[in-house]
Amino acid sequence: MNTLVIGIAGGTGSGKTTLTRALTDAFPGKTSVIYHDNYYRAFPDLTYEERKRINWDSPDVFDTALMAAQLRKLISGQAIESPIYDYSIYNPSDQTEHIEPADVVIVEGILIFADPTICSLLDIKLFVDTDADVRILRRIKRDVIDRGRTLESVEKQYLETVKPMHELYVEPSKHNADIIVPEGGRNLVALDMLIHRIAGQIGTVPAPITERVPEGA
Ligand SMILES: Nc1ncnc2c1ncn2[C@@H]1O[C@H](COP(=O)(O)OP(=O)(O)O)[C@@H](O)[C@H]1O
Ligand SMILES: Nc1ccn([C@@H]2O[C@H](COP(=O)(O)O)[C@@H](O)[C@H]2O)c(=O)n1
Repeated sequence: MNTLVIGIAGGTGSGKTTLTRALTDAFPGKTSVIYHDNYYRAFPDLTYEERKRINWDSPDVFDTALMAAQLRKLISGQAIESPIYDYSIYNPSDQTEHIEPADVVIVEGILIFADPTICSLLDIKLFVDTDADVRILRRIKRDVIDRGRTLESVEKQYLETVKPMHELYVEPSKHNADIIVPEGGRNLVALDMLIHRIAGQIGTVPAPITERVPEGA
C-alpha cells in the first residue's frame, strides 16, 4: 500500500477536526486518523488537582516518539493500538483504539509541525489558520459545554499556557506547512483542491463537493 500521509495542524479551535472530518467523509473506508492529543503522557505521581495545572500546550507533555513509531507502523501497513486520552481525568484512559492502515493517514494536532520527526513522515502539511479571537470563543464554548470546565479556568489556562505556547511553538511551526487553509473544513475551494489531489494519488473519484458538505454544517 502506498500511503499518503497528511498532517493537519493549527491552533486550538482553529478547525483542524472539522477539516479532518471533511476529508475522511470524502473518502469513506480509505482513511485512518491519529490524533496527537491521544498521546498525552500519563502523570501517575500527580494528583488530579496537580494534573489540572499542567501546561498541556508544551511539546514535552506528549509522547511524540510513540506516535511517530505508531505512524511508521501504519505507513508500513501494520495496524496499531492508539492510546485514547480522557480529558475528564487529565490522563490517558485505560482503553485503546484499533487503527488499521489505509490509503490516506491523517495526523492531527496543534504541535505536530513543531516536531521534525513527525514532519519528516508527512507528505502534505496543512495548517488551519484562524484568528485568535475566533479560536478562543470556540474554545470557551467547547471547554465549558463539552469538557465541563468553568469560564474562569478556561480564561486562566488560556492566558497562562495556551496563548504563550501558541506564540512560542504553534504559530512558528506554520512555516513548516505546505499549505495554509483559512476557515479549515468550511473553505470549499481549498477542500475541493485537496480532495482532488488526494483522489489523484489514491486513484478514486470523489463525490461532488455539494454532496459532502451539508448546508449550515
Ligand atoms: N470555518 C468554520 N466556520 C465556523 N465554525 C467553524 C469552522 N471550522 C470549525 N468550526 C467550529 O469551531 C469549533 C472548533 O472546531 P474544531 O474543528 O473542533 O477545531 P480544532 O480541532 O482545531 O480544535 C467547532 O464547533 C466547529 O464546528
Ligand atoms: N487535559 C488536557 C489536555 C489538553 N488540553 C487542551 O487541548 C488543546 C488541544 O486540543 P484542540 O482540539 O483544542 O486542538 C490544547 O490547547 C490543550 O490546552 C486541555 O485543556 N486539557
